[in-house]
Parts: sequence; structure tokens; C-alpha cells
Amino acid sequence: MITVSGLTKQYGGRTVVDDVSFTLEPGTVTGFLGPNGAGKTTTMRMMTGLVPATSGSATVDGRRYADLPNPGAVMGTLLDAAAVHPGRTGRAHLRLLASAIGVPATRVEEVLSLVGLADAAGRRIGGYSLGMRQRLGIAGALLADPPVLMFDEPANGLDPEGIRWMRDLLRGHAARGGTVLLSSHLLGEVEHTVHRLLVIGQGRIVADGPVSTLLGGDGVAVRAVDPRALAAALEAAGFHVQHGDDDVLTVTGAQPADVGAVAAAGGHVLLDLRPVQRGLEDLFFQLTAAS
Ligand SMILES: Nc1ncnc2c1ncn2[C@@H]1O[C@H](COP(=O)(O)OP(=O)(O)OP(=O)(O)O)[C@@H](O)[C@H]1O
Repeated sequence: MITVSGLTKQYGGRTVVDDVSFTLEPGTVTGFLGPNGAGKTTTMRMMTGLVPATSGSATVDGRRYADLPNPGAVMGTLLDAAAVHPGRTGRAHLRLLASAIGVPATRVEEVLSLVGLADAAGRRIGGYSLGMRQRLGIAGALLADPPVLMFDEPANGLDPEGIRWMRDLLRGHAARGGTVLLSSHLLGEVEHTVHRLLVIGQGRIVADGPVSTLLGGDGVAVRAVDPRALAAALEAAGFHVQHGDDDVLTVTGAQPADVGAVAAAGGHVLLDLRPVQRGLEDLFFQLTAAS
């Protein structure tokens, strides 16, 4: 388990990460969300000891990352996909990494296939696209098949197919009992990948919870063949009904089953019935504006 406790970073008297605490559980993909400059990268760098914390701590199974005998075998990280030698081939880069963490060269070929770079493995990294560099970085993180994956903005440069591939990879890792933390400032990219959201704004955690809870709205949206008659029946049953565009009725404080029951009792024909979902963007701006 990853435990982050009171992590704080100051640069020249300015606090850019402010008392950040959370735990990461096995079997879960956690999305670390926040706008540019919110402190995601700095937090992740402190977790691996790349940046010293001003105060607070981060541990992996009770030990600091830097104190682990073979950190790469415990936590695979993607923190700076650009930090590779452009003159090396993808395969040479991964072989160097593999030997540093005690992984056999045969595993290099496995991860190259896994990330879809088998055909490009003999080419120099300098000629790779941004998305290919991301895939190479992900390959490096996967080399030792570590239980924990921590990826900073992994979707950068990936096309829609690449984003779907990464989603399957990370969900699959968690389904096998792995722990995943990925950061993003693009909410749509992670909405369907993560189980849990950790939202950061101006260095502080502003929300932490299951996606369904944080995005769950208040009420039900319903469309009916005769919206006026249904609205009257719902109001008679004590519900507050708002009339929206396209004859959509929003019933605050209700569950779909409540509205279904009123509709059935009155013989109203429904065209659509669903819980109101708060957009991730709405949630995000509301939370970070308040921080
Ligand atoms: N070495 C540094 N010296 C001074 N300030 C820094 C340094 N590194 C980061 N910062 C500042 O810390 C703040 C948080 O930066 P950080 O890169 O952690 O944000 P982020 O959430 O990862 O943003 P992005 O989505 O743009 O990657 C920013 O205001 C940044 O300017």
C-alpha cells in the first residue's frame, strides 16, 4: 500500500504542494486530477524521492521509495517520457533499463510487443513521435512487472486508440490486484479509466472519493410522451420538477425508481429515465474554484 502523509513542497517560500495526504489501495486505479500547475508532478516526484519534500512522507509498504532495495521492481513510474537519449534505439534504451533493475533481456521484447513498439524497436528514439515516446516510457515502467504503477500524464500524445489501449492496460493491472495512480489535467481522458478520483487544486487535495460518488448528481432526468401530465403527477406526489430543454423534466431529490413508480401508477409512457450525472468538468471547476 502507498501512504502519502502531509507531503509539502515549498519553492522559494511559495508552497506548491500543501499538506497532501492519501493512501492508494491495491486493485484500484486512482486518478490524480488538477489543472496545470496544481502540484501533481511535484507530488509524484516527491513520492519517488526525485524531489526532496519540505515536510511529510511517502511510503510503499512502510518504506520510502528510495530505501527499497530494487524500487523499479515495486513501482513502475512514468514521470518524464522526454528524458531519454535520442540517439539510442527503443530496444537499446529498454535493455539498459532492464539490466539496471535485474530484468532479463527477453522481457524487453515482451514489453515492446505489449506497448505496440515491436516494429519500431530498432529505430532511434529521436525519430519517435510523442505518443511513441509515451509508449516507450510505459514499456520501461512495465519491465519488472511491478505491483504499483505511477504515471504522470500518460495520455499525452496518445491518439484515441492509444488512450483506449492504456485504459485497458491500467484497468487490467488493477484487476490483477495492482495499484495504479495516474495524473491528468484532461478529465475526459481518465473518467472511464479510474475508480477513484483525487482532485488537487493549488497544491491542496480538494476532493477524494469514488468516481460514482463525486460525479453522482442530485435527481433524475425523465422524458415522457406527455411531459405536462407526468410533471403534474410528480408534483402531486410531492416531488419538485423543473422543465428543461427538449421536454426533459428534472426531478430533484428523487431516484429513478420513485419516478418510475409515479409514471406506472398514472399510466404515463416514458421515453427516457436516468439519474442526473454531474459532469466531471462541473465538479472540477466547482471544487478547484473553491480551493
Ligand atoms: N523546480 C521548481 N522551482 C520552482 N517552482 C516549481 C518547480 N517545479 C514546479 N514548480 C511550481 O510548482 C507548481 C506545481 O507544479 P507541478 O508541475 O507540480 O504542477 P502539475 O499539477 O503537475 O501541472 P501540469 O498539469 O502543468 O503538469 C507550479 O506553480 C510550478 O511552477
